[in-house]
Amino acid sequence: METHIKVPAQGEKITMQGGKLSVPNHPVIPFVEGDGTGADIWKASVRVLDAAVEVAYGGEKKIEWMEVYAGEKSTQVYGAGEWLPAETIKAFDEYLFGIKGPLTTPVGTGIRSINVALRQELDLYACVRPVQYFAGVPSPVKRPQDVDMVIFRENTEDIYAGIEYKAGTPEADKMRDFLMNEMGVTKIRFPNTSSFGIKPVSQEGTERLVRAAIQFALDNGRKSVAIVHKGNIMKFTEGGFRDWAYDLAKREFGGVEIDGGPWLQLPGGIVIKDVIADNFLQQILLRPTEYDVIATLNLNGDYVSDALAAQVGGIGIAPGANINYVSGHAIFEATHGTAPKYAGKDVINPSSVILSGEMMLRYMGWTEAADLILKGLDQTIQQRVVTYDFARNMEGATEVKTSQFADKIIENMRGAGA
Ligand SMILES: NC(=O)C1=CN([C@@H]2O[C@H](COP(=O)(O)OP(=O)(O)OC[C@H]3O[C@@H](n4cnc5c(N)ncnc54)[C@H](OP(=O)(O)O)[C@@H]3O)[C@@H](O)[C@H]2O)C=CC1
Ligand SMILES: O=C(O)CCC(=O)C(=O)O
Ligand SMILES: [Mg+2]
Repeated sequence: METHIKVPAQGEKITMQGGKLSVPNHPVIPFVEGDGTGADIWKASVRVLDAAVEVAYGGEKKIEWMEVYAGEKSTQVYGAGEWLPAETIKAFDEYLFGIKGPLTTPVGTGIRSINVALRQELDLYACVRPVQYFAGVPSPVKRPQDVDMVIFRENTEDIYAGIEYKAGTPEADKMRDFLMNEMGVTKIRFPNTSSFGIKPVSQEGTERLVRAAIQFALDNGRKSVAIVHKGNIMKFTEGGFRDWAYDLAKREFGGVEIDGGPWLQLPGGIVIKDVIADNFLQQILLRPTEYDVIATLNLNGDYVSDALAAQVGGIGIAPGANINYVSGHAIFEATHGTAPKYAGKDVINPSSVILSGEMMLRYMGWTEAADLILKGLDQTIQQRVVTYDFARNMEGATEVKTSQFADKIIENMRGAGA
């Protein structure tokens, strides 16, 4: 395959050495612009990230960006059908880190998700999505400031494994016959018109995700880790997730049962608890202070991320990271999708990608630059200079374009950093 990636003339790779990240002063970091609104958001976000690094380190540190391709832009650059070129995966693999915009996935037909494929190819098993409130952001709840949670969503298993058979195909017929004839299944209500999906959930997959969530809680002085599952119905997959999580917390973190269990307390005081997913969705609205770090399966995590984001103002301000804590690989990306109706209009809120960049800088140890971004964003919102999504519910707002919002954050950072 022809190479389309231009490696920057300067810069070095981020590496993992002895289990620790080694970040040079001029790291090369691959990025994917993304489909739909991705280009508008990336153009604004990269300026904010670069300005934060420049203000924080006065030129001593600088990110050397390297564009790699996936999604629609990839099919334009590499040719039809090339949605996720091998050299893109290789670049993310070699350079360890990456940041990406959203990529389109058609519903019910066509290609499978490129976002999910990247997570699986690089084994980025933890999807980490912090949900925090920025003062002044319009919210549908009375006390959005009570929401301060970090979601750890299992990122490689569950029904996202993509093992599905469409009704009416020979594969679905074979699956149906296997289930009915060899497994003695009698409960398929309409066997001849059913599609089938398989939900693999493993002990290893559960343990590495829950380990990351508990370690995060310990490292960041959090109060509890809630295991969110639907184990009353899906006993061996979601119920297995819960049981393996509790077992791990006892075995590796010294968890002791509270009042005969199943809740546990770790030596430092962190509580490990579990909650059934539907109840969790009402509790985060009614009693958000009861929840802190969340460990959950892939599909639950997808739903919960958007629901919680809404409580603090919407997915326009919901960042995320896909991480393999063992290999060091990490791809940072917003929680939201391509929002295609706003593509090319320079109106969308870039905060989710900016905050994903903030997570990346913090993970790199560039905390001064990360802090500047938080300050700049916070100030901009306090000044009520916001994009359409916040402006529509904010009194006295000045509605600005994506690019102008980035300008204002940079202006505030430069003031804050001077
Ligand atoms: N990781 C990824 O790359 C993801 C990709 N996708 C893909 O994106 C495509 C579109 O998905 P869809 O379900 O419509 O969800 P989207 O997240 O793209 O958009 C849904 C709605 O959320 C609001 N929204 C989204 N992003 C922003 C933003 N940056 N600022 C302000 N508001 C925002 C808009 O609301 P309003 O209309 O009220 O203004 C928008 O119409 C699909 O192909 C899907 O598969 C989805 C999620 C993640
Ligand atoms: O891959 C996609 O298109 C959607 C993914 C998604 O919704 C998510 O990761 O939150
Ligand atoms: Mg989602």
